[in-house]
Amino acid sequence: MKPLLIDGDWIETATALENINPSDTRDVVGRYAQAGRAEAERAVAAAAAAAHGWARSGIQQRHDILRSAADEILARRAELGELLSREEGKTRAEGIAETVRAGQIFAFFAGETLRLAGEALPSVRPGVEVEISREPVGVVGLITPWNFPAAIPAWKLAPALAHGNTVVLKPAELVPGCAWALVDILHRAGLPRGVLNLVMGPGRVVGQALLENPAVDAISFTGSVATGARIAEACARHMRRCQLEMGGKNPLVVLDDADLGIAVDCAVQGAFFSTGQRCTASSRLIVTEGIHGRFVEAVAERLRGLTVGHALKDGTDIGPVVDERQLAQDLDYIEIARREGGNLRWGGEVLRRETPGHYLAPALFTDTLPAMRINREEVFGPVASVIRVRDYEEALAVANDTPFGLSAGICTQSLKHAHHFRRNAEAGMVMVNLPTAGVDPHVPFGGRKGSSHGPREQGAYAREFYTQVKTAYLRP
Ligand SMILES: NC(=O)C1=CN([C@@H]2O[C@H](COP(=O)(O)OP(=O)(O)OC[C@H]3O[C@@H](n4cnc5c(N)ncnc54)[C@H](OP(=O)(O)O)[C@@H]3O)[C@@H](O)[C@H]2O)C=CC1
Ligand SMILES: O=C(O)CCC(=O)C(=O)O
Repeated sequence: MKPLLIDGDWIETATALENINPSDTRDVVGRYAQAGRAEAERAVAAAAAAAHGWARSGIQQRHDILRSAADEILARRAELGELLSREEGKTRAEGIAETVRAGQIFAFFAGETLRLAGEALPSVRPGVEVEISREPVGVVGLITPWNFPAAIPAWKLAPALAHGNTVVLKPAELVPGCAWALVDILHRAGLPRGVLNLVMGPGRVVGQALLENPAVDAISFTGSVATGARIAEACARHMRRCQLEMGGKNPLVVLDDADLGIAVDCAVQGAFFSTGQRCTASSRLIVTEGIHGRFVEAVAERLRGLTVGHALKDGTDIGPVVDERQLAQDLDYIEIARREGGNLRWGGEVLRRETPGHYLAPALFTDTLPAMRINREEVFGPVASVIRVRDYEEALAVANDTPFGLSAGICTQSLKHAHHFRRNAEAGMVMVNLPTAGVDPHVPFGGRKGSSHGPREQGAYAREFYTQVKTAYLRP
């Protein structure tokens, strides 16, 4: 059994959860200890006891630990990438790429420990000096989802530790493997006792225990809107800071003057790769009349050539859906879209392969309208819908007509339209001639409207969440 980590000790529990491979449900990736409320509370107490010491730790020590973690993750990319693909269902190439991204994130935040600067300002009062500095927030609870089992824990853990916070990590039940591996690496890299604690277990028990514990000073969460709302309420009750990354219904606008090859690449990669299980997925393809027919034909042609199959098999382009529950949700939305009058142009059926897994042919709907549920609610699977529009102005209006605002893309050769879209898309991230999904590790990540709440994640901007500002007035 892979144990919990509490106060520097590996702890086994009476029960363990089996981590099942979605490409082959007979394959048990591992057995992982299951925390209950008591273990979650012990983990918070350990993090609280370690907070003072870690806040005052040297920046060279923090740098060296994070750098050593980065080096080990990058050196083990093939093995950890395979683990990721086995537990989540991304293809081997996607699993390795995500592992590399996790390594790069630790390397970036190793550097951040050495770059954290304050400010010295003159005061309006003669003889007085002002200093602005940043201090850690304290105990941070990290609650992570299943769709990026390495990168999302990495982009929360690395800044939390770099900025001197102690951590209780609760990974998604479906994917404990990568989180466990990251924690093991960080622990062996030399983190003092209690600085990092890992509690695997059900969200409604372990996650809930973190929400209710007043010793938790901040919570960073990625996942569904429903759970995000619950976390925001709990944090407000405790006057605690929170950072929420939730869903998306990301538009990709394709204008008449787009390069058709680039537009098709962006649509197929953005909507269907990683099995469409990305909050940045291009689930709404908003296409102007002059290119609509050619675009739909070319996307369907590309989908016809893609192989859906076992994540670790050579030649697989799209792995399985993560589990039975998510598959049922995808199929429900396919049925809803049909009933609403959408035309299923390609895919949408459950596929049988040589191993028992959750395989779904990527689904492309055409003739959909902005008000349909398929265009308003997040499916979180390999399902995209095309909305036909007259011109750029209508495309922009439709793109912004959503309760979400994470990522928005446009394919065009017009500098004027690209520039206007960049300014007017109501989204936290804008992509021009690029897929809406797939971001760099060193720049801010996050959205607007119902997609995100609180300060940005990643890059130097992560300090806004993981530090608190102190203004000191000095009369020497
Ligand atoms: N924006 C994104 O990146 C993601 C969006 N989603 C969306 O959410 C849908 C459902 O996925 P699901 O995994 O259930 O998402 P959840 O929001 O339920 O899960 C995300 C994380 O929150 C935890 N959690 C669940 N309930 C609570 C609670 N009461 N208190 C504290 N933590 C809790 C989960 O734990 P546990 O796993 O143990 O339940 C998991 O670690 C998907 O179909 C998709 O639409 C999902 C994942 C990522
Ligand atoms: O598109 C990406 O690279 C990141 C997506 C993401 O963070 C998510 O789906 O939760």
